Amino acid sequence: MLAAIPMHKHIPQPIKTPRIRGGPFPGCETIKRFSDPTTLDLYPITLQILIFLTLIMMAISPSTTLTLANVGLLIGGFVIYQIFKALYRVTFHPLAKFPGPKLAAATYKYEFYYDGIKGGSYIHQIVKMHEEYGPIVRINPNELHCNDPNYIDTIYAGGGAKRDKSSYFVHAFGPSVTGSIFATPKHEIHRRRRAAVNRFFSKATITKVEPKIHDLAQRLCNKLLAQKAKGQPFEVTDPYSQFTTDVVSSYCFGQSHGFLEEERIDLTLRGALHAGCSMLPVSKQWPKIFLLVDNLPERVAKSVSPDVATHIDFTKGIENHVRELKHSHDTEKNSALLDQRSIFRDLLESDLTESEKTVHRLTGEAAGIIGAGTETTAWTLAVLTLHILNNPHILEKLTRELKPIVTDPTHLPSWSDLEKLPYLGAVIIEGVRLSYGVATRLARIAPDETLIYQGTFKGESIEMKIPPGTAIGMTNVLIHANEDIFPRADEFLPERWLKDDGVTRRTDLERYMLSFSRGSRQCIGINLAYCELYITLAALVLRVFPPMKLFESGVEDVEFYRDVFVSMAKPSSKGVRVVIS
Ligand code: HEM
Repeated sequence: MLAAIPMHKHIPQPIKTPRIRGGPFPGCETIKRFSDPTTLDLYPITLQILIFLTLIMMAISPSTTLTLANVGLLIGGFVIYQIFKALYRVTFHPLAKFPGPKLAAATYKYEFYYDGIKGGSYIHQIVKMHEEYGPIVRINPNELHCNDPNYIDTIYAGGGAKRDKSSYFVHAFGPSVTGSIFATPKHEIHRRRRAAVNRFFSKATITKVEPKIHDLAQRLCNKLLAQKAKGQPFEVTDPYSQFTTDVVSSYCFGQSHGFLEEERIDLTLRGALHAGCSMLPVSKQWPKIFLLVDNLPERVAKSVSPDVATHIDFTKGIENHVRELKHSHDTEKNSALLDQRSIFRDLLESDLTESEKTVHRLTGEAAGIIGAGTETTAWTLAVLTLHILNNPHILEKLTRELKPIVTDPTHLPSWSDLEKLPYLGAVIIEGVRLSYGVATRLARIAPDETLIYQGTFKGESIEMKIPPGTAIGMTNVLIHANEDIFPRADEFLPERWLKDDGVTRRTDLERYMLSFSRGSRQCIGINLAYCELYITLAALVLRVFPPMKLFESGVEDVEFYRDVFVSMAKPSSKGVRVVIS
């Protein structure tokens, strides 16, 4: 049995309190079925709303003028409502018997305090909770968190098992991605939407357009090498992000955005995506904030920052493209546009209903893909760059492995040939492990299945019955830091992925890799991401890394420090800075 609680040197040490709260939870299975945990609060809320409305009526009925007493009554009503809600959540709520701090169970503001006010640090608090309460803890009124790697396949089930996403999580991303597969809570709708584009992301389809990825990888190398003339250090994630955005836009939308063609090396969507991610703790609590944000006049929104302006222009470009394509499709005009391969063409030609083919939904799908597929891959390349430049023996070994199959580094072998190189593969998967992709907790809901958890905590066996409709998730940062699975977990050790013969891949470890998540909601872009990583890393190793040096950057600049949806290094970090000499 693997230990459920990892020790990570950057995660605060546990509170050593030898007690188990909770234990077996008889009674959970008898609990009413709910389709979404955010509805778990509904029936007491109905009662409380009635009390609240009565108080309002009392407040306004004697006279319509707003007196101090009326205001007092209103505030009193609101406070009583909140107290009732909190009391219900810690007493009769279906998750009331699950272990965890009472405050976390009583209010979402506990989570907000750590993620919103203390900047993405709830994960550190969650580690302490696991230390104190066990492998499954209640982290907010309607959500459990699990830290047992043995439970991955149950939470992130595939096959026929139904897994919803919670609307609490999904609504935080706002209306711009509504309708995308990423932001679809219901299992059945998600399955239909995903089936319409699955083929588009298959290995076979990607192989057909591989030359485009080779071309963009070479352009990236040319741009990086051209920085030599400037002699200035630069942050390397920016050009990587230009590359990944160009790949995703050309692969998925039929036209490359052309960021790599820009003179500037730092013109990217990163700033806007990070700004959106930093807003998540707030929009999770108050999703209505989007009514304000999304209705800002374009001129005002653009004046907020150049990053936001770049993002608005980018999204507008996609929206116009989708509109034009849909018009061509509906009127059967402009066949040249329709001949162009893109995810939109596949969606328009799929047997999805017309309501699934609106410009709004298709643009939302595009926004979801950009959000999910650009920063993740760019960050993995940055993490790989840091560790490879920091460890010359790794660069040497990679070069030795690549040279026999590469005659001209500007014309690389195919992805499938590169995939056969064991050490290159080991380096890439180790980079994926330590870059985390989505570093936040990702909950799934089994809508009509009671999940049984069996494990141990402090030497005692425990069994828990997780009621249908409960959101339960894991955080890959903790699983990837589990020393039982990945000894010396915070070190970049590609060899851990190879057997003693140095060439055979340790596939047994792959089931603990959660960077792409698992099961029915696993990253749809996993093949595209790996294709980008293999081709680009090979090109970088042979062309760019030899003259590239780290500039005042170290391991701490890529280490997980806080959860801003993606992994964020310590606040003082200036990113992965390099110089070409
Ligand atoms: C290293 C690169 C990448 C990593 C680590 C990564 C990671 C992830 C993870 C963890 C999820 C699950 C999110 C959740 O449960 O809420 C996800 C979903 C998704 N990813 Fe990726 N991703 C990467 C690259 C890409 C690329 C290149 C694309 C597309 C071009 C992409 C498109 C998507 C989409 C559309 C989803 C939603 C899938 C669904 O809900 O069915 N990702 N990704």
